[in-house]
Amino acid sequence: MKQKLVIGTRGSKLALWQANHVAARLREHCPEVTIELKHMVTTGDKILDVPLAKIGGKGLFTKELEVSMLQGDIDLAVHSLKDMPTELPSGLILAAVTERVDPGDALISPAYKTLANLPRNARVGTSSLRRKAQLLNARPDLTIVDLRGNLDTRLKKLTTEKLDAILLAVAGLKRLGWDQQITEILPHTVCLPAVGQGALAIEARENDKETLAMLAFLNHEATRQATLAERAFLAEVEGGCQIPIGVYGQFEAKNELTLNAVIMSPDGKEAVRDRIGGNPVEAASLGHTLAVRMLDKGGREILAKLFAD
Ligand SMILES: NCc1[nH]cc(CCC(=O)O)c1CC(=O)O
Repeated sequence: MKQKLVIGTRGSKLALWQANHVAARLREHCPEVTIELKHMVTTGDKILDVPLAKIGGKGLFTKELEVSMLQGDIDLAVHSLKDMPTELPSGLILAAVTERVDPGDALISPAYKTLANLPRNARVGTSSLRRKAQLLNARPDLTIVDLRGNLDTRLKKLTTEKLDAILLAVAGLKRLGWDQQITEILPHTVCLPAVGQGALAIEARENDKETLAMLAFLNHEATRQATLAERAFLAEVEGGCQIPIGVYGQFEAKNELTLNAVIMSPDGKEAVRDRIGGNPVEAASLGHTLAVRMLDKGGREILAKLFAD
């Protein structure tokens, strides 16, 4: 067994919480190993004034960490699975996917509390096309305001930008202990989560068998299978994370994995919804099959229009 593992992490509060959380679990599981954190800056951290949808590109928050890992400067990286591209650079793999808690999206509206209670034309902040489309689908009258930055910046903008509500992932808010600000958790019928939302991804070198063995205990198999299906869905629809799709895999029974998904136009006016169920050993093919079916049912036209803009 290795004597030391170096975890690469971004410097945001959420990234640090996630890296420290994994570091603590590793220290507890293998007390004789030294666990070090190495702070790094990614492109996604540097460009804070441009809407994410406009920057495009894959792996905005992961690339610099991955280069370091391939060079051997760090042994593993901890990411929100949601921020991981569907294809990893060659030589790197998902060593583990941690148990998913709270996959949903939260509304924070100190004045109005719930989506249903927001007044006509209320100003709602979100930087995610997925959230924007689903909000507009449910409430076409709302004004969506772009909201970038780390979680703390976004929470501050609720006041400084005079917003009536903002939408954030429940998981991120809980990790930072800010979940008491949540006024409503949106049901999946209104807002389906992003691929992998709520789970952590542990990335490591494919040939680093020793590290992989040391990380294996962090893996939660049901979450890995559910998110494998979600990621296969995303890979078939398109690689990036900035398209208006929501998808959520969950176990109905031990051997029954169900995927619910939506593909929407950014204005929320057009929507294709569908679901599929099957054996989790075929997780990837479930995701793939559902994606093909939804593309055929109108999803392809929606995405073609999106990329033409
Ligand atoms: N896009 C940034 C990001 N990446 C992961 C999370 C939250 C944690 C998670 O979804 O696992 C967030 C914040 C948010 O979307 O509100």
